[in-house]
Amino acid sequence: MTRTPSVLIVGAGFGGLAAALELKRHGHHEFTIIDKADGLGGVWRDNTYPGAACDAPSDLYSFSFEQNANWPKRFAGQADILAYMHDVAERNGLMDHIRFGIEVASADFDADSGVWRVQTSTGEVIEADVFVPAVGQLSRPVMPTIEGMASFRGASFHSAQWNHDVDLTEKRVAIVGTGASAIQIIPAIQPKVGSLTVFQRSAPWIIPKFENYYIPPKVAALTKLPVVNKLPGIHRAERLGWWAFYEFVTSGLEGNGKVADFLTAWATSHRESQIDDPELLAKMTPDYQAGCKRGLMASNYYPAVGQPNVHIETSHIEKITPNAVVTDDGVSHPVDVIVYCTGFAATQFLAPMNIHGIGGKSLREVWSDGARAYYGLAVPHFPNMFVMYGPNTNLGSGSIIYMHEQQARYVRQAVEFLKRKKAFYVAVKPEVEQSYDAEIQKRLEKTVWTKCSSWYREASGRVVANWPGKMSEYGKRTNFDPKDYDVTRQLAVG
Ligand SMILES: Cc1cc2nc3c(=O)[nH]c(=O)nc-3n(C[C@H](O)[C@H](O)[C@H](O)COP(=O)(O)OP(=O)(O)OC[C@H]3O[C@@H](n4cnc5c(N)ncnc54)[C@H](O)[C@@H]3O)c2cc1C
Repeated sequence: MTRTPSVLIVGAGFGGLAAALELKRHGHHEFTIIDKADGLGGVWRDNTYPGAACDAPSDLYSFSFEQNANWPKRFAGQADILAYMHDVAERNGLMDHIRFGIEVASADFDADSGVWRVQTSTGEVIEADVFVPAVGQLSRPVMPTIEGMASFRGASFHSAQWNHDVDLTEKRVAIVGTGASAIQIIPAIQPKVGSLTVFQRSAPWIIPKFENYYIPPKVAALTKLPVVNKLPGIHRAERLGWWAFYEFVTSGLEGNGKVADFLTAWATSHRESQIDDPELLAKMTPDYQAGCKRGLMASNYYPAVGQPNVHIETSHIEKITPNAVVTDDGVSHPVDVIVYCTGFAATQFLAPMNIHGIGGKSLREVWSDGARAYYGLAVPHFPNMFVMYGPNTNLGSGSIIYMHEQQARYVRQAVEFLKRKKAFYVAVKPEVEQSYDAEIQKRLEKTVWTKCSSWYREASGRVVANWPGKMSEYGKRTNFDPKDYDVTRQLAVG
């Protein structure tokens, strides 16, 4: 008897595609991807706001085995990344495996039959041996709770749900928040809007974005020649260069004082070189340690906020009226449109899905003090469940696609183990997960991320989003080892 485990992947973003590609490329075809949306792409399908682009250079922010010689920009925009994802999925025969418009409501492990039973929004029950939630850390937009929000008569929307029917030409626009999305939106819309009032709670740390000028112009011109651009070595070399850059930056976030000082000085000189007005400079100066919230990259943000039609408002928002945002200094700011750049429910991980493991154990209860998993992938008592981009696998600096690829390899190794050993299921040993978690939490305490509040942390202070080391360390360590698992070869019933 052979057992060919079936795999159900939830989510058709980069994570779900990474898992599917890894299985397919190694000859495993028994998998299905489902996504609640009507197309693939995940965050790159949803975030269509003006200026949406990657912060990681595209040669690094792409699959290592699917290098793209035709990125039109060093840091590709949303549409080009989405087109790349479609192209990779189509060329690798993934489209036949994907079902769209189906949302997973719950998943229950049945130890008697050794399968996951997944209940969908359409009332269907899908059974699979291996359950791979790949729902991302940033797929659930969060709106703030502000008095009077519902009374606003103009258009208002979240940055990840951009309303393209609203023409911003000459409008008075409010931007709430100054995180990663806001600093891309502001330079993109500033030239066309009438006025832009940016409500800032804390100023971000920003280093320059090397869009085009980090290599000498002659070399840059050379790399634009189609014949050179298509040489795989060019992209591998660029990928390697950026890789080294991000590993260097990470050592600053991990606690290397010299690197941290360098990054702080770099961001400070970038800010000071781009802002002349001392009042604006004071507003744009962060009041927390660099890197403890997500560090940003932009060369066009400070020039945009220095334009006469932009006002940075640092008083807190008190309420919203039918036609204005009112701050706690009593000033009413009349606006026509409000864009909420207020981020995502990052720390909630697999919510709102209800997931139950052996004996009906609820994942929500297991994670009530904060999500945790062995290498972000495996949770004791939840057999054959492997989470893509799970707890503590985000990066302060680097490419998440690299992390996806390591996780995908782990999933494939687990599937191959089940097949080879004719086993029904594997569950990570509680003591293995506990000692892993103790190790990473101890290391996380020494990092910059514990120095302020951010979406990397639970209300309790626990850092749940980020991996405490470099990408390379995660890559080396993340391999499926049967010794870490309790293996069930025989079912109790049948
Ligand atoms: C604007 C923006 C810019 C970013 N820039 C960078 C960057 O520069 N560098 C970087 O490394 N990372 C960046 N990220 C992080 C990004 O989240 C990851 O890089 C990566 O794209 C995540 O892919 P994913 O597949 O894990 O998750 P997602 O892309 O979030 O995909 C999850 C998918 O799961 C589906 N889904 C969710 N719940 C369910 C359900 N219950 N049932 C069915 N389907 C479901 C969703 O519809 C979605 O398609 C950015 C994120 C955003 C939002």
